[in-house]
Amino acid sequence: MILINRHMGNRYVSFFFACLVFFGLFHAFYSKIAVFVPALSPFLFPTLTIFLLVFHLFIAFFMAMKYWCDKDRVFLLAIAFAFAGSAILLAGTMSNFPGWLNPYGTHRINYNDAMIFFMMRNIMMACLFILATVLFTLRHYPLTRLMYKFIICGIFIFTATMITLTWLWSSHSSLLSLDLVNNESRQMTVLWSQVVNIILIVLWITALITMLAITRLRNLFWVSGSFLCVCYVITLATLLSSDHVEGFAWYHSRLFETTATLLIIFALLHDVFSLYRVSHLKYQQSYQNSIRDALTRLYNRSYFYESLSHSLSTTSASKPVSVIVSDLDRFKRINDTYGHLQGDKVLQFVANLLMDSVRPQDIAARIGGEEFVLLLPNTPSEAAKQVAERIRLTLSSFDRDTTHGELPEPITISMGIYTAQSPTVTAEECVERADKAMYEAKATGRNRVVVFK
Ligand SMILES: Nc1nc2c(ncn2[C@@H]2O[C@H](COP(=O)(O)OP(=O)(O)OP(=O)(O)O)[C@@H](O)[C@H]2O)c(=O)[nH]1
Repeated sequence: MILINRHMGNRYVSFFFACLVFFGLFHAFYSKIAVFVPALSPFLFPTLTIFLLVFHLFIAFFMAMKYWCDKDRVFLLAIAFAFAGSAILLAGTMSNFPGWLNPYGTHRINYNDAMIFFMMRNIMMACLFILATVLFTLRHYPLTRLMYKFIICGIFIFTATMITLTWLWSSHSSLLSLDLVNNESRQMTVLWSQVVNIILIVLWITALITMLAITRLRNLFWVSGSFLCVCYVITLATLLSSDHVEGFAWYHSRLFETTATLLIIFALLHDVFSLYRVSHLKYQQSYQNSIRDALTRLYNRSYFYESLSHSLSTTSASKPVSVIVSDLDRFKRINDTYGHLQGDKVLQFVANLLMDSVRPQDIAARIGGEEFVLLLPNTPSEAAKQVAERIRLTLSSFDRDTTHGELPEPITISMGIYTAQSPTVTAEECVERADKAMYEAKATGRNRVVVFK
């Protein structure tokens, strides 16, 4: 318990230390480039806003798709709505910069509306982040369909209300009005600097504390989410120190937000990459399980027949395919004397020997209890016989001592070979003929190799 607490403590310390380093470096970098900002200012703010809009839209879609995968993790939907709502409000912000592509234009920027959109976006995102974090605690509780519908409707109504309120408060509607910036003097009002800004900072600090306490920075996604909260707190604190909307603080804050959003995108891409890696690995494992025999890890019967049919389709006299069917001699006695488990060990030993005795392009398979088969493409009968003889002699040379007990006593094997030289012969016929040769080996005294004539 103490160890876990210490580990978590270390995580928090590392997180805040990383934030400190990041913001320190960022501040130093920004101070260096700030001298160029006035020249770029007609473009910079709206351009960063467009970037942010695209990033937020991307995150919203990604989160919604992630939720769609299992429809269990409803907290993802709260995050999706936070970013989708933010993207809509960012589009609204852009409507207050009508001449951003034309720096010499006379279009007037509506700073007050841009500020209202900014305020509502922050309230909406912070609230949905807090909700998402609380919903995260419910991920292991089975929620009823009604509860799911209730939560989703609640999130939707909240987001829609925030967007509608923003529209009503902005100059698009004359029903309500809110003065955060004086559009003539471009000074921020007392309402902004002494009430709204402070409320927003408190909201983001609440979101940050909730996230840190509940998610305990368990993965990169929550680390980047917490980092975004810190970014908003610092952004708002920077704006607190500024009384003029065209000051550096405004650009500073947007650059901060864009960078923090990029970190979330990085976390999501990392997520996708890890998911791809895990699922690819699982696919590989299940594919291998579907083509291999569970006991010996040799290829199974169906894979062998499939490969043999494939090889036979290109067979010719100059490109013959050899099949070797092998059967352990008096294996029943091994089972009866030493038990089934020891019998299994013998099968595994023989399987390893077969695998080690053939080329990478050859196929060693187990097609029955103690019946093994080798598929040797591009191998004439004489070469196949040499392979079989080598395996037979090697196997018979082992005993209990040289195998550290894997073989309880020396074992022998009988082998039959058939070599196909034309594609007219089927896989079943090949095995049948090699099998016949193997039975001839059994009938003529076992522990020998017979080639089908
Ligand atoms: N341990 C173990 N035994 C198996 C497995 N599959 C089949 N067997 C056993 O393999 C033995 C096969 O014996 P048989 O084919 O009758 O003949 P044999 O004793 O090998 O004698 P010959 O083939 O005539 O030399 C049987 O006792 C089966 O129970 C398995 O997966 N594990």
